[in-house]
Amino acid sequence: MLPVATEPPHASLAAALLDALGHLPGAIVVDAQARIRWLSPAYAQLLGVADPDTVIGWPVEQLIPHSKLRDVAHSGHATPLDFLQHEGRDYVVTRLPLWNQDTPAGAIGLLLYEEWQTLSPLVARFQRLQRELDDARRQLSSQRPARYQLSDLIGQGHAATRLRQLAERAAQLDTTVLLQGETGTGKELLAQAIHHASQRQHAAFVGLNIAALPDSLLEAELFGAAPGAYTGADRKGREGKFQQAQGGTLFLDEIGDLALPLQAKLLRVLQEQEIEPLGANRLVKLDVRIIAATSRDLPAMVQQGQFRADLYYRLNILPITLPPLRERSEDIPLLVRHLLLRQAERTGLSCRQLSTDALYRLTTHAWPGNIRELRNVLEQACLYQPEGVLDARSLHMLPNPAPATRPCTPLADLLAATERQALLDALAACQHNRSQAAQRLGISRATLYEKLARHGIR
Ligand SMILES: Nc1ncnc2c1ncn2[C@@H]1O[C@H](COP(=O)(O)OP(=O)(O)OP(=O)(O)O)[C@@H](O)[C@H]1O
Repeated sequence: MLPVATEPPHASLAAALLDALGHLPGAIVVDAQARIRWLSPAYAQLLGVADPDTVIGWPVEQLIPHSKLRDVAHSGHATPLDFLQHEGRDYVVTRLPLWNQDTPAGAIGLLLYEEWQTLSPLVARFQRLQRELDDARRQLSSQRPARYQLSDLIGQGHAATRLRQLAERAAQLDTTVLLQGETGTGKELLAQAIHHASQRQHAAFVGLNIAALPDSLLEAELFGAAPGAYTGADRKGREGKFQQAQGGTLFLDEIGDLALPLQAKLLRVLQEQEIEPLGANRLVKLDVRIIAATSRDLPAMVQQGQFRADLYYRLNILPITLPPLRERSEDIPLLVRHLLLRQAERTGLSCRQLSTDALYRLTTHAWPGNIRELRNVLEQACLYQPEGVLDARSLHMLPNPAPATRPCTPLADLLAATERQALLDALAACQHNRSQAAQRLGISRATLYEKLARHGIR
């Protein structure tokens, strides 16, 4: 007689499968967002977790900081064979994606062997390669040159000239700099250029994008960790970004995204000029110049209690604000030329030309993504129109300018009205100081007087 099924077959199969996986040295299941959905008791024990249920729902990196399951869950690509080092022991692991019809729905990680001696030639080779990679990484980070120099800061307008002056000053002063500006305005470029022009130019420029890392990993990434300092820590410990930047410059991008507890720790480090790597019980003296950057409104965040006022003042020693591209549209023709030249160098093709109507279209767009968006638009335009002069049709990705609802105004009148408004704005901004207004407009005092007279402005 056939046994009577008390549960649907897939449920009993799943239970049997989990039971079988429980006999491996370790097994873990994560969902599409890489949150832990199941952890075998053996793996929990190995990771020092008393009750596997307590970690359900955690992002996997919170328990296993270097886990690659998130990549597998996102990409749907398996890693059939890999090695994992954990607290001085080596394991052979397999990572498989889980699918829901055609969509990656999670991943399963299996620790297959702890007794890997049968694989020892393979493991020895892996360990040697791993050592070589670690050494190469360390060398690279201490030698990494800043890619950009002050001469890469393109622009002749008032804002660009002022920016270059401030950057030169920052390079001479060796003090903490805070760069503020919308995304894509060139904060990282400016940070590298300052480093390159400073007395630290021969030491490392190390960058860290705070927004790109979960809080659980940031502390070790910034300050380093002693061997075995936390679950999953590298056997040899980890050198933090501060130590990698010794003698050089540390660029902390998106500083506004730093969680409050880490803000306190960063403030201490900046004040004391020394760090204590996680679990190390020893202090390391620092000689690092900090350049921080943010696209967020830090003073507002301070007011709302989201950013520590003391850290803000500690960082805001030499503030530099990068203007959005729409406020420096006079630089667009030069920037376009520069970006097309760079692109030609990269592709090995000849430099593309732009028609006047295309240039007009570029100077009237609002550029929420600033210079990065301009670079991407030019790249797309070249792909769309692979030959000849790029015209306005190649810029089809830009939203159409608002349709003209008013009757067409003669161009001369439009230009005169714009000029008149610019004169009034400049005078108002400079409390009617004509020398300053002329400087702001990038014209001589004599030209300003002549224009004021022409427009009947007294
Ligand atoms: N003045 C400039 N001259 C030439 N290229 C520039 C200039 N400013 C920015 N760029 C280019 O624009 C792109 C974006 O610059 P960058 O990454 O420095 O901006 P960012 O403000 O740091 O952006 P995010 O806030 O998103 O990190 C880069 O390709 C950079 O080379």
